[in-house]
Amino acid sequence: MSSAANSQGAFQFGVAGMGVMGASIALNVADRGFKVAAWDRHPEKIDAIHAKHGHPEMKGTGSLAEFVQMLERPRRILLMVTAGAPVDSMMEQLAPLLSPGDVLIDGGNSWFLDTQRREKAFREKGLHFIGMGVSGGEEGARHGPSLMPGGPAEAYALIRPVVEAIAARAESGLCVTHVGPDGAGHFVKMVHNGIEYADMQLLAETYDVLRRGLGLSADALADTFAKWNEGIAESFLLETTIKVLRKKDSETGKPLVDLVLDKAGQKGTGKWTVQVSLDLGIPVPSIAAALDARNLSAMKEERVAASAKLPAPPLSLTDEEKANLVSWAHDALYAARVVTYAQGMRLIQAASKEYRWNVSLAEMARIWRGGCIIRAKLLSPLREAFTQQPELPNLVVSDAFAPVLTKMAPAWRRLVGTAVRLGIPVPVFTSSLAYLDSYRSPELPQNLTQAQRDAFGAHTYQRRDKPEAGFVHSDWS
Ligand SMILES: NC(=O)C1=CN([C@@H]2O[C@H](COP(=O)(O)OP(=O)(O)OC[C@H]3O[C@@H](n4cnc5c(N)ncnc54)[C@H](OP(=O)(O)O)[C@@H]3O)[C@@H](O)[C@H]2O)C=CC1
Ligand SMILES: O=C(CO)[C@H](O)[C@H](O)COP(=O)(O)O
Repeated sequence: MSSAANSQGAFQFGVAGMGVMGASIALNVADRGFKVAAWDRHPEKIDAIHAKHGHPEMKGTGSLAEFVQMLERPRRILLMVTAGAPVDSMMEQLAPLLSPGDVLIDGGNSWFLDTQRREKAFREKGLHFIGMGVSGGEEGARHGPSLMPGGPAEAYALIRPVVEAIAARAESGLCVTHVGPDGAGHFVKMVHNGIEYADMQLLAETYDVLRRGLGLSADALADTFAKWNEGIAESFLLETTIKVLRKKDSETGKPLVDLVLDKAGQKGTGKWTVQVSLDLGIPVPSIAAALDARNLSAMKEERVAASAKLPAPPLSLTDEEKANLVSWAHDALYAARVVTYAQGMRLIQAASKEYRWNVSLAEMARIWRGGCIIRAKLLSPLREAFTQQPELPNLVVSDAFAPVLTKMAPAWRRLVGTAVRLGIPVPVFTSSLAYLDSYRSPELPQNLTQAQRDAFGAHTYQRRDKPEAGFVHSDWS
């Protein structure tokens, strides 16, 4: 390890935790000319980073006390450790070593209520705490992530030169902004990941319908998606899908994707998004369906057993379907993606009101335009929509998207209809369409729901013809 001796107070930024993300961000900060102190509980990891990258602006130590002493004051430390108990443990160890006014940033995918609690605890000690969402994976962290910091404005001012230096640069500007106080940054990052789940599942469903329905190979699908990626559907996740579909297994020469077991993992941010949506009463059915799709995929053995008892319908397409399925899938993917982003933005809007964060949705769209996993062309009109109407109740009714959704809905319905007829599951296409249909329906059948509730449990209901009567009860016998 490079020696940290005689370097007291000489380092401008500290990174604690040299895992995938911590090491990449530390190198990114050092690339920008900041002197970086690195810490890890296994200091040999810092040696390995030095052996591979040998960055002159970065030095490391396995001693937390030495790490803190290496930093200039007020200290700026990024914690990049596993979310949950490790963050609390690190805070407990660091707090006695820090001085008033120092800033600790948690860059992991932490639960926003934990961030609120941690920010309060640090504030009471005279220390600053920032919960910062980081997106872009290893590559983004190394060369330009999208950053979503939440915490006290005066603490953000202290870290701003560093985060602005390392963030991605998009046509919309630097992909970082002060999201709001306490847990705002981590909330926004959580919703970002929820949208990520839904968008990934839409791509998986598109792949499945075209693969099973039309029998397209991985290469043919990659070619189709590559054409789409030159138009309005352009996105990082579509680009990643093309890359994945083109990869061949070195042992067998087969498309590697065909050898990957169809059981999806998850680390929890999608689940949190759905849990919070239930608490706030804001529907995010596309994200919930994507989460359930991962959960169902994990039941591999049960699915295999069920397939023997529940045969699928025959895979036969009409000539019209054969001729149009690709273009229906394109429009359905774009339109359903708009609806999933709309749900995520609506959830952020509701939480911002609930917690008084004053989050700018236009700014979130701006900082997601580069660096992050859900960066996509549609974020430009999305940003414009929220710039023109910051209190827009739902993106689907914006001037930018309502006409596009109306134009694309027929193709979307045809894609869903075909998939349903063939027995190919398309849960996010379906639930997103049902969301749109529900949202645009002046009449819903919940008059019956209310009547049922009153009939079996005297839960009362409101009359359309007598709104002034308030809640009433009837004898339904
Ligand atoms: N990977 C990604 O693409 C992204 C990850 N994130 C988030 O960033 C955070 C870090 O992720 P990532 O770098 O991928 O994870 P890694 O598993 O690569 O790194 C986690 C780091 O945390 C350290 N650590 C774990 N427990 C403790 C502890 N109790 N005390 C001290 N150090 C500890 C690990 O040390 P050790 O090796 O010794 O166990 C390791 O250095 C997570 O919250 C993750 O959700 C955010 C955006 C993208
Ligand atoms: O934060 C990220 C991107 O911004 C991670 O890549 C994402 O959390 C992966 O989540 P999961 O493992 O649940 O699919």
